[in-house]
Amino acid sequence: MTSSLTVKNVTLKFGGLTAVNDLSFDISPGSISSIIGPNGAGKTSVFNMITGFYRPTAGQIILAGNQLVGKKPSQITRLGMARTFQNLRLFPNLTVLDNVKSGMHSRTSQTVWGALWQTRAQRREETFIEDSARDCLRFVGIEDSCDRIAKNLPYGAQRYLEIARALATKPRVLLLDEPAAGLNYEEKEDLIALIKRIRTHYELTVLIIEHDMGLIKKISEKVIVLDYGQKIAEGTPEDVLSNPRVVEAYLGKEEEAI
Ligand SMILES: Nc1ncnc2c1ncn2[C@@H]1O[C@H](COP(=O)(O)OP(=O)(O)OP(=O)(O)O)[C@@H](O)[C@H]1O
Repeated sequence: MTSSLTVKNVTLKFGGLTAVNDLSFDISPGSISSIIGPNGAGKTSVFNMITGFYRPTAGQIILAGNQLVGKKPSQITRLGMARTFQNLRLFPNLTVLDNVKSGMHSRTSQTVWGALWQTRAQRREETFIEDSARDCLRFVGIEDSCDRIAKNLPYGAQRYLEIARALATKPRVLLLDEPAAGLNYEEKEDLIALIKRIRTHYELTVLIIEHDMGLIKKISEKVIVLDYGQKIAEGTPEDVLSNPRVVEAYLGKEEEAI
């Protein structure tokens, strides 16, 4: 089910540091949008506020009419938000299938007692969880690896596993934090195709943080650019990437790095 996401006048301070400054944007239902910006611009902080890991110092975040500020991450997951992380956060010693199932308990009534004392209804629920997890793994193309230990998968497959785990929570909005990091050209092309298929098949809204400009151009309908926690541009990839302020934000950082 697609859903809109609104970030309104959001500020995030860490002591004297303003990581995000009066940020507003709208993401329309069913769209694929990207947040870009130099290192430290505040991109991951935005994801952390949307998912309830950080509480904004000020502002509102609204998902399909629901105010997210003040809610716990688990409540926000139940409202339909799912994410992947910049640095993979899998359970490395669990199987691929168990990694996906672990993401699903937020939407089932399964408890520890239930798992031990299985009634027929609970067994039905367990079958449902397993079937849904396999569906997500099949969709991203790694169902054959179901029984492998997660840490033994090639890096690209581990990234797909994270996406499958996010999909298993049946989100309305999927947040992908640098999904192409560490992938080669062909793997990036496959990832672009997969994200497009996910949007259509699961009827999702997708928001991506990415540094790879090639991927951003190929996939985003809208790009939001942050620099020092502020939005400095918003628009189509072509408009934004030719915007002198955006070019300066990136080149300025490169000069600093030199
Ligand atoms: N938990 C925290 N405590 C203190 N400062 C933080 C915390 N999280 C982020 N920051 C600071 O907030 C600013 C924005 O960081 P953030 O990680 O959101 O940037 P980013 O755009 O995602 O960077 P990158 O592209 O390098 O991942 C940085 O100055 C960072 O040091």
